[in-house]
Amino acid sequence: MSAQREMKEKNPWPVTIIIIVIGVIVIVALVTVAVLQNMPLSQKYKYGIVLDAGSSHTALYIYEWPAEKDNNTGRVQQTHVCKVQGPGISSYASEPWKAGESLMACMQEAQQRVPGKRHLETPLYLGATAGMRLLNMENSSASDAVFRAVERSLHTFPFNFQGARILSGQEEGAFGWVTVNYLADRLEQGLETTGALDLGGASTQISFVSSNYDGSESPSNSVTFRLYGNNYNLYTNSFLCYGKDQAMKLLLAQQTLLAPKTIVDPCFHPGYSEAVSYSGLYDSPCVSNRKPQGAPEAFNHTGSGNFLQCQDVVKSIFNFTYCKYSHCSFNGVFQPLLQGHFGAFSAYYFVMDFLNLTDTSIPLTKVKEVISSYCATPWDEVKRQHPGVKVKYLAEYCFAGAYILTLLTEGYNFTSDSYTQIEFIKKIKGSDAGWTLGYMLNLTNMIPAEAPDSPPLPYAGYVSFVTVMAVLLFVLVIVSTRRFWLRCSKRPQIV
Ligand SMILES: O=c1ccn([C@@H]2O[C@H](COP(=O)(O)OP(=O)(O)O)[C@@H](O)[C@H]2O)c(=O)[nH]1
Repeated sequence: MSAQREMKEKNPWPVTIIIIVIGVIVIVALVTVAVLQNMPLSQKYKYGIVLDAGSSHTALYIYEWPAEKDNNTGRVQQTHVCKVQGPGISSYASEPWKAGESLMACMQEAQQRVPGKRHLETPLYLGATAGMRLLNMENSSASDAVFRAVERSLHTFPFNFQGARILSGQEEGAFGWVTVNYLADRLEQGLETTGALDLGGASTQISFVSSNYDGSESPSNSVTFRLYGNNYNLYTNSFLCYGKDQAMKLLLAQQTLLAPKTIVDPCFHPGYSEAVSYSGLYDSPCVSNRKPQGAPEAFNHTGSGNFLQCQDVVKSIFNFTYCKYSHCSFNGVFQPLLQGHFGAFSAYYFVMDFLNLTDTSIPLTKVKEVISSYCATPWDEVKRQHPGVKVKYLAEYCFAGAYILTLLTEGYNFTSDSYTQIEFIKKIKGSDAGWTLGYMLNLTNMIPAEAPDSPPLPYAGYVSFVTVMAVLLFVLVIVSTRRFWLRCSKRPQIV
């Protein structure tokens, strides 16, 4: 019996399925390894603490940023703010140890908030502004004693304390500008920058970039930066004594010259009446040279609530006429032409927010009407209408509204058009507008002079690219080996 040869077609599917399964496993493994290898590391954060020792109060800010990405724009965020109880540190000139003590509660809070393993590496800064500038001018040994007391307190905490110092007005203005533009992501993207208007208790700052200003006229107002590969020539000026509280002292001092015993102040509400001691009014170098001869112990401060008259008195604390430059703001200070948008923060915001005037599309005539109506409201009624607001602030918002309007329009020369370019702000993306963030970014070198190199593809793009390439490779292998497998499957087999 002849052997029966049976021709059988070999079934190709088992082999094909095995190849596909192996191929899929290889692709999944390849993509997984690539993805894991390049995945951003689990977020670890670094921290920085800045104490803003202002004239009226001190605030502690904690900032946080991803440990791996120090240089990325907009990555540093404020995570916590603690308002120190009591007045600003300059008020403790006669009992400096209390200045140190006043910071303890907020510092203990910071110790709780910053993870323990980061304490030693967390930089801690204290920057003092115009309140301490004035105390230093008036009594430098008292200001030194206050600094020694706060340094002693801050050294007792486990942070990397970098010292306490007075910022110059120029630094205060420039760092406020850096903060606003950093938070709005304008620096890394090289966008047109936003100007910064800061109104504190003892000084006020204006900072902006103007194409009319190259620093040659009044070079003392120029600050140059190179940030993310762009050069900035910033105009900045700080007016000492033109913060909200010191300007009010200037105004009162002006009025006591005419009526030393009783002032009928148009910037205070009708029915307002308060005894004010002369020593309290003249304790600041802003006004001490104006003390009237043979002044009594105290004077009676009463209100008449007349906005138009208030504007006139407010104007009298400015000198709008003297100017040796091409353009001036006031008091003979150079200022280039205004340009672009402005962010107005600190007391600008507090006051305009209280008066419901943060919307700058409201015409200036209407703004005046609103302030005028607030000023004319009897003092008892004001207190009844706003039971939750500190009485000291309530009494001052009429003056403060008139002062802000005069400062912006007659001082800095904002017109009814350019006024609409101002935005009254408190926070940007959750972080307070103010000099503290810019100060820390500068001291920790967190804004590079040159634009950082960025990977050619973002992470998601990279993952998609690896996946597509792996699939393509697999298809190519299948196609190129297809003939071989077909040939194998068609070769006759002898069983
Ligand atoms: O709700 C508030 C908080 C503060 N202020 C005033 O705003 C000004 C600036 O306050 P800040 O503490 O920011 O200034 P600094 O003390 O830093 O100069 C001071 O005159 C405060 O009296 C205000 O009018 N309303």
